[in-house]
Amino acid sequence: MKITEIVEQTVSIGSPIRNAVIDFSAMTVSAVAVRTDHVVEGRPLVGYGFSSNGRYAQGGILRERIIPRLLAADPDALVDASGVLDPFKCWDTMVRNEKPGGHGERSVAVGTIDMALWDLAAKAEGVPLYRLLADRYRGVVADPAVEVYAAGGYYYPGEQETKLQDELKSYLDMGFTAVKMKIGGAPLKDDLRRIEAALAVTGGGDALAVDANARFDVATALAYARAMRPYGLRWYEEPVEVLDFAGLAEVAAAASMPIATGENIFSMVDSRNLVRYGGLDPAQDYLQMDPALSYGLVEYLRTLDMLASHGWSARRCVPHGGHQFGLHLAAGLGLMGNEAYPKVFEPFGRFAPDMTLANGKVTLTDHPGIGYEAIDEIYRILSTETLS
Ligand SMILES: O=C([O-])CC(=O)C(=O)O
Ligand SMILES: [Mg+2]
Repeated sequence: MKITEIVEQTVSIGSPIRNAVIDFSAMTVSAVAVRTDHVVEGRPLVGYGFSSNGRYAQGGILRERIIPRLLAADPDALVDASGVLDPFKCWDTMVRNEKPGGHGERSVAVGTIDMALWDLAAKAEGVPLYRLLADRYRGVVADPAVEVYAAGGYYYPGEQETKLQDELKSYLDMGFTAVKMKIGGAPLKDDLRRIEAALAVTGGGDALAVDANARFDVATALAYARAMRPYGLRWYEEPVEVLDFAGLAEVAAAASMPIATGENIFSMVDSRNLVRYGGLDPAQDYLQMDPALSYGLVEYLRTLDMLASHGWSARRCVPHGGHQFGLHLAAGLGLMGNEAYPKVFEPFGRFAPDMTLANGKVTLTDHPGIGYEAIDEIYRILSTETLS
């Protein structure tokens, strides 16, 4: 199998919503197609990927560094023993001549191509990605029924609490049993009113997570933790600045509710610092590193090994990003579950029409690869017709 072409485009996922820190009016993703000369059922295989949500498209880094390195490499140096493109060998090529540390958003560019390479690897075997992962890696039994929660509850222009309630109720009606909403974009007293309105819909704190998107200083994070204590919430996400591990440790020690974080941690070594110094508890807290944002599944497998050596089970991992790739990782690597975006960041959060959602679990089907072909609204964007 040889790469014949890698096509990359920027796609808008802009919308009027905002979290505590950014609005999404100009949000974009990078979509890629890795085309090959490997013919299956009369057609050359193509792998598809996109850059998750939240860090904008990475076209510059893709076009100037990552894609040219792959295209310039000796094709024989990029394949495994069976002749199929090897995501690990491709990874080494993609990061050649990149200095350690810093990371910036090149990790997003690498993660985007990595997603397409895993799509290809599974398609070459004619199996859904989660089956390939379960067979090759962490020795878990594949479980296509993945626990998901509905992330939404953003701040909208002119928002009313009834609108928030209607949104969260619609998620429960779809079959989700847990939802997440934003905090930190309004004064504490207003956020408490919003949380109480949400609790009136969920019926209990264990079905409601809150996400501050790293907005708070430690004092504010602690004030929110104190005020939210009576609610028994599912988790308190990204309370403080992403790399302020000492600050996070202070909040985690005082919060008396689970902490969730990691969506803006982009490498195995930064994740190691998080679990070394962030004061998190492997018995109750959650890790949300998103492989598409953080150097791909090749790096995520290293992260899972590192976590295990620090006493963290993969069952504490719930990746950010609400994408199909995350669902396959959860199903094939024994993660606790995955985020879902039923109504935001359209269309990339969609499930395939033949996937069933009930009692908080969505069930993957047996489409080869990641299965973007089965979701019309996504495939129209990713497919070779629009990517030219
Ligand atoms: O608002 C965002 O950037 C998305 C986010 O934090 C999440 O999905 O947890
Ligand atoms: Mg978040």
